Amino acid sequence: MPETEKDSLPRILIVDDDNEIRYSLKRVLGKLDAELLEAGSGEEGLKVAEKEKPEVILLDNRMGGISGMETLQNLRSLGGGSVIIMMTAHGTTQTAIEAMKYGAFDYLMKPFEPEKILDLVKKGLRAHKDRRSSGNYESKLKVEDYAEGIVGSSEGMQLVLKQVGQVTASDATVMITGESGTGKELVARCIHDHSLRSKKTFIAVNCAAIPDNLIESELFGHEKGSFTGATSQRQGKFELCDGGTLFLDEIGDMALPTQTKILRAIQEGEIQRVGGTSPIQVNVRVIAATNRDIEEMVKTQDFREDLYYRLNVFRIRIPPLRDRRDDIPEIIDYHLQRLAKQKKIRPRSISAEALEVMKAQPWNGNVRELENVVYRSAVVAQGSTILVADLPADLEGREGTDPIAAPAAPSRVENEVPSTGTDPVSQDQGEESLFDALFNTLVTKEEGRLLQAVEYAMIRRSMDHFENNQAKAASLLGMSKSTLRTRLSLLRAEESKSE
Ligand SMILES: Nc1ncnc2c1ncn2[C@@H]1O[C@H](COP(=O)(O)OP(=O)(O)OP(=O)(O)O)[C@@H](O)[C@H]1O
Repeated sequence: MPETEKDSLPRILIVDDDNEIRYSLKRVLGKLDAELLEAGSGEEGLKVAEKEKPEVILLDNRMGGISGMETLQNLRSLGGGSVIIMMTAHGTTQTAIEAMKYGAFDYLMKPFEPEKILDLVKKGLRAHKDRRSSGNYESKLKVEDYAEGIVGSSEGMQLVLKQVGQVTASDATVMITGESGTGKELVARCIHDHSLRSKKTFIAVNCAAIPDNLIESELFGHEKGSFTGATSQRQGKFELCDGGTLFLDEIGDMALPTQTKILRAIQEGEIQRVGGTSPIQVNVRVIAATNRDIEEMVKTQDFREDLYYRLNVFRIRIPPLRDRRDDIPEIIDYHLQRLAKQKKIRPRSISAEALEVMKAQPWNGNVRELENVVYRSAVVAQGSTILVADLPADLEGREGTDPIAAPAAPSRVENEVPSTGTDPVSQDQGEESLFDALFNTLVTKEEGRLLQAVEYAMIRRSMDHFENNQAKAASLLGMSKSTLRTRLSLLRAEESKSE
């Protein structure tokens, strides 16, 4: 290619320590009219970027030497204006938020789909052009630590996390919408924790939980004697939150006169206590949330249009859990680890069958409901794994899916949750079909240890059934107490190995 033609082509730099990935990315990107550069480490990537000033950089997150995230920060401080696309093996909350917060343009999860890479790189090239013509190279960002808590690799949740990363750098008002229990408050806290206000207060107010006649005093405070019961002067949440972030949950439930005052507080940075005469200056970032159709409320004039526009500067829509079922295993795992760490429960995993039942639920109460079911099941479970029999009996499709867990489970499950009476053992189910089902379930899963798996399950259930009375359990199982004790210690050793 002649030198001048080469010079006019946009440059794309691929930074990855895996030769094969660089090779396949080059093949995909070869379709573009661009010069392809490569680097096998973060250090080398920085040198090439400084010298060549590529328009777009594809940057792997996990590399030997300096990590992708460190490279990203260093690239930003070089200030070359390259559009950076991070590549990650696993999409975690941290990577998503960090990448966007440190100014990545976007990020891709492996394994890559060629079409997606091409699309994104084309978008990146266009964005670079736009940035250059507007002179808008983003400012450098500061390194901070990260709070965890939001789990989800689904596309929907990753978009939410990217938006969190984008909005943390600014002080803009944010509106979060989503059904109840989808994690609106969690997202609001996360924005606060990553923002410049993180050292100041975060206050959450559930507007729906406060009666109309008290909401104004709650938010703006009151002067002594301003109404019956106002026996002393009191600061409201806006004042208490000065310098910080105020999360107004269920904003759609707020009466119109209060909406007017909220608008003034956001617009003018000014509030007035109930019964007060002089305005008080406040500097508060408002994040609002609602599970109602706020646009419809604006149309029906139940929500002030001007306040809507003021709040809706940046919109984050959290999808319901049923639309991101891929997140369910991760969320269960996250909450199990969290509860185990707090020593509240023992199980650290969930069986494949129980997970299938969980994944199939409608989850109308979203993550809150899922978290609750995980907790209830974990409390009931005896071993290190949650089985179908440990799930609340009212879950759809719970009955009959885990024959190994079913026979001795009812007593325990019934103690914990109201039984629907649909346990396999209480149904008119012949012995043959029960054992057939058991065999069919285990034939592929327990290859080489089928008898042991059945024995261990029966021992667990018998111990549970007799509330750990070894004599009674041994008698039912038809073994001596000392054999039972030996088996129990083997079983426990195996359980703790799998933890
Ligand atoms: N992505 C997630 N990963 C892990 N836990 C989550 C996630 N989303 C929500 N949760 C958990 O679910 C529960 C409900 O979350 P949160 O209170 O933020 O929901 P919400 O949308 O604000 O609910 P509401 O509309 O009823 O106020 C919390 O305990 C939270 O920790």
